[in-house]
Amino acid sequence: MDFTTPPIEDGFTAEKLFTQGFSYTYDDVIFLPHYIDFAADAVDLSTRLTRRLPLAVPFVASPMDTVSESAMAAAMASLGGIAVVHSNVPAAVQAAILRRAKSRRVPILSDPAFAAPSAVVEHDDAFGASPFLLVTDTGTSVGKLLGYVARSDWTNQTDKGLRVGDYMAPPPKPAPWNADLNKINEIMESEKSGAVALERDGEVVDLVVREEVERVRGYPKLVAPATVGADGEFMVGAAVGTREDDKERLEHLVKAGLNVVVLDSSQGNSIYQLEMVNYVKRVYPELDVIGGNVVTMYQAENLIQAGVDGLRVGMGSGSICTTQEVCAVGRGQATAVYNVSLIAYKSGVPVIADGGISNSGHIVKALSLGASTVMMGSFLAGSLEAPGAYVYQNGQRVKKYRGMGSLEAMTKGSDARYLGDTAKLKIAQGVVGAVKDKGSVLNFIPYTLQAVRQGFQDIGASSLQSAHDLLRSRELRLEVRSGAAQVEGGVHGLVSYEKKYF
Ligand SMILES: NC(=O)C1=CN([C@@H]2O[C@H](COP(=O)(O)OP(=O)(O)OC[C@H]3O[C@@H](n4cnc5c(N)ncnc54)[C@H](O)[C@@H]3O)[C@@H](O)[C@H]2O)C=CC1
Ligand SMILES: O=c1[nH]c(=O)c2[nH+]cn([C@@H]3O[C@H](COP(=O)(O)O)[C@@H](O)[C@H]3O)c2[nH]1
Ligand SMILES: [K+]
Repeated sequence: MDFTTPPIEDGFTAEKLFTQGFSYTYDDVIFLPHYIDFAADAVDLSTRLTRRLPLAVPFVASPMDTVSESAMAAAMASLGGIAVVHSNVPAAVQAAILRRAKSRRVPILSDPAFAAPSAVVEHDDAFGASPFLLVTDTGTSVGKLLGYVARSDWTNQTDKGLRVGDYMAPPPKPAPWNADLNKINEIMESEKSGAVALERDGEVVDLVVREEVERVRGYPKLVAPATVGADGEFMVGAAVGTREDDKERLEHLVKAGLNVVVLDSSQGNSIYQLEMVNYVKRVYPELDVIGGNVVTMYQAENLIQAGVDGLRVGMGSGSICTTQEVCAVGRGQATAVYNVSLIAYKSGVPVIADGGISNSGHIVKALSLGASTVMMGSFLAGSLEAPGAYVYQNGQRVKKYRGMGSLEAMTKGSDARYLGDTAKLKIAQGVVGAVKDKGSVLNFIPYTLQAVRQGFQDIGASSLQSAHDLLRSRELRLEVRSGAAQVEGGVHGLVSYEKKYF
């Protein structure tokens, strides 16, 4: 490693800045521009999530019940990133969420309900949240597809006493489960059909309609390769806790095709987590395990010694987090990412900068300070792919977003795990809130990536590896921004303005 300094000294090295006794976060610091000798489009952001899991795009969706379920997992994988499915549901449900995301190769999911042709549907409950009822000979997903009923067709059906077999539409043309958008489009064109049925090994996976194909084709064209395993399925991660029953949960998840497990805790340096890391490494040697959360070198070192393949960094930095207020523990996220990355790098363990990302500049900072990926909750929670429906709040279209340590989330499912079975006093470490409608991640993630590439170009980093090299060779220069400098760095002095990023 070359530790020579650049010819003209200006600004500070990260090493100097982060050892002054201050806890800094992304907004506190600013990078000095360097030298550009490549195009922004040429910046390569490919990375690793863990020791053995490469990603084309350094973005990870948080294991939270208002962020990561099937639709988010399929979308993030199709973009070249990944999602970690939350564990605030029974193990079988979490495994089913995982399976659903991995059962197709397009970020289109309708989560269809099934019925036999003899079924009589008197209430729209039979559709669940799906726009379709798929009619098979068995009435389940395993069987021969005989036809389908769109929710609107059912609504328009005046005689609700009829059997669905009497008014269903004919079965759409089949397509293999792993057909991509082009292939699906081709089948629709050649068959002059408005829908195709994805099928796999005698099982009906889903119904894909033309409007959905057109919607997705209208987003920026994906250039990064999707996150796909050797079996051709999207890669998906999942969170588990560190209690005895989490071992059984993990077994369900592994059977469902889990690609990476996250041990989900706010303070990962615990006897419980070290034991769980040992257990996972012993029982599932092929499965990469991400430990955390950590914010110090000591915490990180203990988990690295235990054998983790990735580290999740951040304590109290999340937008919904109240941990620092409630427990007086945590660290400014920029300082945490820099310090943990410093030690993790020596063992070849990639770092995930988790929480506190609210714009593309924060992503540039996290990655340039040593992280290999960023994990995001609030940044993704307002998307179409996040669980839950949009509602209107003060005239704004929003989606619910809540901390996994909020009273509401704890009461919903993680209660025993979060508080201990005998705990009587509930202390929340998170809040329930709402975030603005951001449209599809398939639309705004490509723009975000381009903004990150432009930041990398400014600091002279043509790849993530080169950003890390600049950090370690002390060529990356930064400074702390004063309060006034932060104001200056934002929009200021205008009577009114509209902020649009793309
Ligand atoms: N990143 C952050 O800053 C924070 C994140 N969160 C999120 O909230 C959720 C819950 O986090 P935590 O409360 O840290 O969950 P946790 O499950 O790690 O800890 C909850 C409590 O259970 C105890 N515990 C864990 N395993 C045990 C075992 N085997 N035997 C006995 N006791 C055991 C822990 O020591 C702790 O007191 C997670 O989704 C986490 O990501 C919560 C707070 C902060
Ligand atoms: O203190 C906390 N109380 C909570 O209830 C909570 N829920 C999630 N998390 C963590 O926040 C991260 C997401 O943060 P952002 O919304 O800023 O992306 C997530 O990835 C988690 O690390 C919590 N932290
Ligand atoms: K916070």
